[in-house]
Amino acid sequence: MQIEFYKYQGTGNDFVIIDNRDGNFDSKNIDLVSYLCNRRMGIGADGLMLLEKHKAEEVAFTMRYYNSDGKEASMCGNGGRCIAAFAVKVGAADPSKPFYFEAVDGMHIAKYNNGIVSLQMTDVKTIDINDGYYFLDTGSPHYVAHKSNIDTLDIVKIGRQIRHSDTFKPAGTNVNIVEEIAPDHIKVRTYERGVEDETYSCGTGVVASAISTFTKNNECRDFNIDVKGGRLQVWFEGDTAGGFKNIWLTGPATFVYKGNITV
Ligand SMILES: N[C@H](CCC[C@H](N)C(=O)O)C(=O)O
Repeated sequence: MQIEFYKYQGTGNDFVIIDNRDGNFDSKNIDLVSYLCNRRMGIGADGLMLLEKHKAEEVAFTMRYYNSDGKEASMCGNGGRCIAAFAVKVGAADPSKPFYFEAVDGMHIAKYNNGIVSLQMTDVKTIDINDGYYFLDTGSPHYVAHKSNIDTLDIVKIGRQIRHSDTFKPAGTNVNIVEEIAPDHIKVRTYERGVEDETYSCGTGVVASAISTFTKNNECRDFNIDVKGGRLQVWFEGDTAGGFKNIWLTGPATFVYKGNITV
């Protein structure tokens, strides 16, 4: 069987995207999804997304996200930005105005402008402040710690230990290490659950890192964020006591190539 796919990347977080509006993709097949994401035996990606029809006229599409382990997962911020760009490319969304799509964590608004996508993320009602780290859910669960000289750290070793620790069993967590460069400028490295490696960028992770930095410093709500794969912007409203809303993640969402694979 032939499967047509599109490869996208958002600041180095890369994805296989399949137009599944006809419903023909075998969406319960964990082995198929993990094969397609495999960087040696398949196409290679951090995750895979299906663009599917939505029952409501005013909603452009439904997004389904899978980690590269093949399992359907929680929300992917960079994936949301990339599937929004893909929807414009295949005519599933009108870029002349903001459009809605539904994902596992609810409805999102996307704005597309010449390869840059701004995505409204789900509200964050609470943030746990612990000894040496923050924990919050931005559509996916995130552990966030603030360190210096983070380029020297073994993120995979640190991330794997935390992700599999008893504290976060059984679901685990994504792990973000943040370095503060200026009040409105941070650098983030992320170990991603379900990829089980450091990724070049994690959208829900940089949102969690920005909100944690506000909680730590009570200063900025509008951040430039350096990640391995480039630069993202995050801004939001609210505060630690009342929760955070109107949270936006902005950055490039790039079409890499289109292909067919025989499975
Ligand atoms: N690996 C994450 C989902 C993808 C998050 C990341 N790729 C993003 O851009 O938000 C998890 O299982 O919680």
